[in-house]
Amino acid sequence: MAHEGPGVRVAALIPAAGSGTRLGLGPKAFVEVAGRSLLGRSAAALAPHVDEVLVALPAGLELPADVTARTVTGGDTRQTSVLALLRATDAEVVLVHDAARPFLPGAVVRAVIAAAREIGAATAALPVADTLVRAGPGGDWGTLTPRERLWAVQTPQGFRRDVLLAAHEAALTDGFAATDDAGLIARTGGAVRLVPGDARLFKVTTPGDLALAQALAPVWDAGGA
Ligand SMILES: Nc1ccn([C@@H]2O[C@H](COP(=O)(O)OP(=O)(O)OP(=O)(O)O)[C@@H](O)[C@H]2O)c(=O)n1
Ligand SMILES: C[C@](O)(CO)[C@H](O)COP(=O)(O)O
Repeated sequence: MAHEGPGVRVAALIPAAGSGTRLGLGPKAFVEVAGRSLLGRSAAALAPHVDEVLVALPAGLELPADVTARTVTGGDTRQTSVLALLRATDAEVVLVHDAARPFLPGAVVRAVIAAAREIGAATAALPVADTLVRAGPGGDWGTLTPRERLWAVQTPQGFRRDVLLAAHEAALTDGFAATDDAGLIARTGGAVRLVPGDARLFKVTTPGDLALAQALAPVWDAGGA
């Protein structure tokens, strides 16, 4: 059963306040791939599907020239940046998407919004395809981990805003830190729908990821990816 009617307002919330330590090129959302910032690419992919776009920026920085959005100042962690974004909108449904995932297919956005409207919380994710092992204390092969039913979580993640805000405020009260927003919902016992994501939705985290993004961008921009 749908929670919301057809006229529900949807906001895209983009945490873009990270420092990009692992990439090493300064604030990562501003890094350009084939002439467009990572943030610009993410915002442009979301904008056609939502009523407004909000971006959390590092303190003292303004939006890159290729982005139009309302802004808030982010926090010291992704979690506090998302909380600042949540407090800045009254949309009924929110889509949280990393600025650092620039190749976002419209079909994934639509599927996450539909699932969030249906059950209140959803995330893009991909079934794990590699063999998984937990390293031993010395860093060598430790324990084989069955990959059956294991998914790698991506963004966008979609939520009823009231549900996600309550989960964030409970986490703040408890001093609980999660690496994503769906994890905060699961912590409170809420259901989260796994929506098939996309291999092209990888997060630009390391220099190797940036090289992949630079290779993919011309094909993506030409509509051929
Ligand atoms: N204090 C923070 C930290 C992260 N993010 C955002 O959360 C997303 C995912 O974070 P990540 O890829 O880890 O980015 P960084 O924190 O910038 O990277 P690093 O950990 O290498 O410094 C990014 O869009 C990033 O800008 C944020 O808004 N506020
Ligand atoms: C939200 C996320 O992208 C889902 O995979 C991920 O948890 C972010 O992790 P990071 O260490 O903040 O990049």
